[in-house]
Amino acid sequence: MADAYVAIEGDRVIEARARAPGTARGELVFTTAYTGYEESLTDPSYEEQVLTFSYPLIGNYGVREERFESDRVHPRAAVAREMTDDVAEWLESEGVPAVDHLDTRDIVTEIRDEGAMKCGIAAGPDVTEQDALDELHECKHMSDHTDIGAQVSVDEVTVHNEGGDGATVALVDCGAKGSITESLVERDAEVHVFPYDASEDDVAAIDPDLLFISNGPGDPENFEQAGELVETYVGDVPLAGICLGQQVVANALGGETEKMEFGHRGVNQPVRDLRSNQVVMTTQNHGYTVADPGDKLDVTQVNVNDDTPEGLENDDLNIITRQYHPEANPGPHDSLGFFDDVLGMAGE
Ligand SMILES: NC(=O)CC[C@H](N)C(=O)O
Repeated sequence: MADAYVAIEGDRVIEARARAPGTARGELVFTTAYTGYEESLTDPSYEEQVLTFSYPLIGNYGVREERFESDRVHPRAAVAREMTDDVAEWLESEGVPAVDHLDTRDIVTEIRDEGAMKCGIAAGPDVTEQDALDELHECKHMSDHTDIGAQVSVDEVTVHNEGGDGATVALVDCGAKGSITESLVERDAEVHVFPYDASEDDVAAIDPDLLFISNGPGDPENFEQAGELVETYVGDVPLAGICLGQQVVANALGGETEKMEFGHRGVNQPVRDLRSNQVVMTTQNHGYTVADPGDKLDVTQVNVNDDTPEGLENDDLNIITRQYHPEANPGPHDSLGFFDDVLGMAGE
């Protein structure tokens, strides 16, 4: 007998098995990644989402803290065909509901046909279908989480590799994955991680060689202050961005973003560089995209599957952004050179 329920738009309820108890709601999305569940479940970009794994077995190599991208689990709930005890116990200890023993192919097909959608989850011995439906009916659209940055950002500036020989980087934390800071520190940068709503004065105080806007959850239009920093510094300081960072930079420089049908989430998204014609495999996790880069940014890389912009650049203004995750945690290492390129703009 079912002891868990997933309610999706249209009030359809899918029966499942409870693996970690509780109720939750969020935007239902899927990732096709077959590895990297530790990184995905701790990626702040998944805040306010319910993550479905299309790969059928999740947890087969355990749970190791050194793989975590932040200090907590960010999806509101996790859905898998089969989840190991290691992962279930971890999610339970974090208070994040999890379910398995349901047809995840069905859920993925539904999302592909209808787009990312609201969902409600109820798991545990005492829950009912109605509990899942109640959660669904309380669920907000992603764009209505207008202060989502506050849920994921640092509260105050933290400095990594103080006194490092390399560039001084102002990293605006809109929900940054830890491995972005690590990738910069490995290259000798001194990284100052700023809250998502840092002011121009805060950033000016460190006289940065590079302004870097991180990845993060939700709608990029809800990160206005980061956009203002981009407007302030463009032309004076080199700019870099990853994922939400690319979207924020584009919006600030006269471009536009829009919501995709079901987004790109996985570890084998092919990207073509339009200058070298080289194709690289990338890790991705996004539901918005740059619809119009504006007139300051050139689209230099595109997704091979759907032609959406994967890289924006301006050689004169020293701007490089990527829609995918070059820090590659999890994922193929094809695009790690991004960090050398952006630090190169900063004079390293
Ligand atoms: N990984 C990210 O930075 C995600 C960016 C944005 N929240 C999106 O879904 O498109």
